[in-house]
Amino acid sequence: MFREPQAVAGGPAMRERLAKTVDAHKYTHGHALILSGGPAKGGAARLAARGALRIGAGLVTVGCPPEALTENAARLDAVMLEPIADADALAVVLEDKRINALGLGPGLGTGKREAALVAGVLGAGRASVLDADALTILAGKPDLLAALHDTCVLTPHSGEFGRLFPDIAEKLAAPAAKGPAYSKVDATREAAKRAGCVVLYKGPDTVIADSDGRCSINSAHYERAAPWLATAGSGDVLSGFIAGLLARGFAPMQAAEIAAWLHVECARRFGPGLIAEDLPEAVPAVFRDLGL
Ligand SMILES: NC(=O)C1=CN([C@@H]2O[C@H](COP(=O)(O)OP(=O)(O)OC[C@H]3O[C@@H](n4cnc5c(N)ncnc54)[C@H](O)[C@@H]3O)[C@@H](O)[C@H]2O)[C@@H](O)CC1
Ligand SMILES: Nc1ncnc2c1ncn2[C@@H]1O[C@H](COP(=O)(O)OP(=O)(O)O)[C@@H](O)[C@H]1O
Repeated sequence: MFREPQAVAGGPAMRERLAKTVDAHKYTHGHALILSGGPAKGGAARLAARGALRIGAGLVTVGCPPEALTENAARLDAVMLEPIADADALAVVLEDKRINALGLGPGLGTGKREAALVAGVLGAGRASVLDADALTILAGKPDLLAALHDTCVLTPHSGEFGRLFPDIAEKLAAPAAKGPAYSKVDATREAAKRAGCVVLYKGPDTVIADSDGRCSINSAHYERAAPWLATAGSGDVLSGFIAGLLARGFAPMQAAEIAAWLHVECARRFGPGLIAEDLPEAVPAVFRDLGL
């Protein structure tokens, strides 16, 4: 089944869900935990965390190695901070069942600690977005790939997609000998079916699919062109948007579709000169334009 994301994103049903009810409190809107890498590597996770908070998660915590606490404390205020040395420490933090969405990958690193964190996150079975280094860790690890579940969202760019699904990427890159050609829609649907979760394949034409074959395209072409999104860290913010929407209770497919749509809207609202930091700061204006 193929559907236009604009019919979902930007429509009255989305606006109604994104609005906050007057009698809610912060825990009503969920708690997202974003895992960070070590010292001097925390920028990407902080961008994601800021995105999660601006999109409306009630609470957002960055979990970082103890040696990166000082750096992160100097850079975070509304976003909370928790030392998470390793997978055991993560398990203790996740005893708090109010943490209902997890995000990891941006600036995470790809060593043993990080691979154990990916395993810990997947084992927790909570709504999770896996991006950047988490995808590199997943690539070629059948045990971790098998642990993906239907509340996971994978957000590869084409380099990461090629690492995760090399055979599918090869089919996509091959010149068509006869039509119809194998498309990015076909590739993303096949990847989502194999992974057993939502796959959001980034680019100016972002394709989002779930394991049941539902699929949509978030096009940033023509009047929705947003070339300023091709800037370091913009994908990290997108993963934070998804984590924030998961925390707010959106289903994974819907969270991915709405985040991708809002991401482009934020870039268009800010316009030329955009850097990743500007994306979360553009959310309030986009929400106001939507009448929230
Ligand atoms: N401010 C920050 O702290 C930032 C940190 N970042 C972190 O830096 C680490 C490496 O991220 P990279 O994205 O460079 O990943 P990788 O280094 O894993 O992959 C980049 C490689 O893939 C290739 N590639 C193919 N198609 C591509 C596409 N469509 N977009 C991007 N690269 C493509 C590139 O040519 C490049 O060689 C991640 O942990 C990431 O989160 C980046 O997100 C940038 C901003
Ligand atoms: N030319 C473009 N037009 C529209 N969106 C783009 C363009 N180039 C990149 N993007 C978007 O910007 C984001 C880049 O993410 P990513 O490649 O992961 O970068 P980073 O790792 O630096 O955050 C993705 O959401 C992608 O869809």
